[in-house]
Amino acid sequence: MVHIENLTKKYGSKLVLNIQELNIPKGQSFGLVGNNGAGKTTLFSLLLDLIQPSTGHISNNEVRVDQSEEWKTFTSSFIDESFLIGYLTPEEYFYFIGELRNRNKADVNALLAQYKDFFHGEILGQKKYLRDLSKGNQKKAGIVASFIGDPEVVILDEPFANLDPSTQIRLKGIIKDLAARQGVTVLVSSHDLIHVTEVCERIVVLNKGEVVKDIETSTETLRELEAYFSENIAVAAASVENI
Ligand SMILES: Nc1ncnc2c1ncn2[C@@H]1O[C@H](COP(=O)(O)OP(=O)(O)OP(=O)(O)O)[C@@H](O)[C@H]1O
Repeated sequence: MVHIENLTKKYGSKLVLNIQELNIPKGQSFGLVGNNGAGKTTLFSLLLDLIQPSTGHISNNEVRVDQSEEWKTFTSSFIDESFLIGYLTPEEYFYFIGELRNRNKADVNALLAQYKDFFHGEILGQKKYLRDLSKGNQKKAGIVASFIGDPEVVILDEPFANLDPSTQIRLKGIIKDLAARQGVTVLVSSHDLIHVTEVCERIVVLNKGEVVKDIETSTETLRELEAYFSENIAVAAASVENI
């Protein structure tokens, strides 16, 4: 579904992303982890054509994302609150996204009804603008908005951050269901190794812009990731001592 080839991104002389090749098949729940600055958001921003690659390209369902707008009909995303429109209520925003994706109010209402538990009574009917919702509730609205229009690819940047534990648990179920039962390709970045190993069938670790691990999730994965990140701390501490 998603094909990445010879992809690099430089800011000035600093190389922040360097991926030779990466393929994400249709219906895969794909987790991206890495420390701060590893390049996760950069990769998602390139996937969404929000920034231009320095070299290489990304194809989404055979469509070069930097050459055509076609991928936008089957791809959606929530990266951060800049995706929201602060002066709209959640309902107004959902219907607006529905119009963009050729879904009428009834279609949108039917979808929203499926997320009643996830909203936990804090999103719909509140007569509040999106800008006045808490960070977590803004995130809930943005995530559900990304499901409008039956997208084939959903990209979520740190979806678990700022959510309360009950909502995190609900979200894990939602993401698993999207990939396993509905065949949606779901790309998720997270700093939470437990959530990402529970939800994703494949996990890629980025370090300084490079893929350093590409793991099919198993019962050993959480331990493997924890060992990797602990080792990273030891290496960083040793290099500080040597200065
Ligand atoms: N507009 C920019 N100009 C210069 N450098 C940038 C710019 N955007 C990102 N970077 C750099 O690119 C690198 C990768 O950043 P990115 O935001 O992709 O990391 P990340 O893995 O998402 O980090 P985090 O976990 O902190 O969100 C960082 O070193 C960051 O400082």
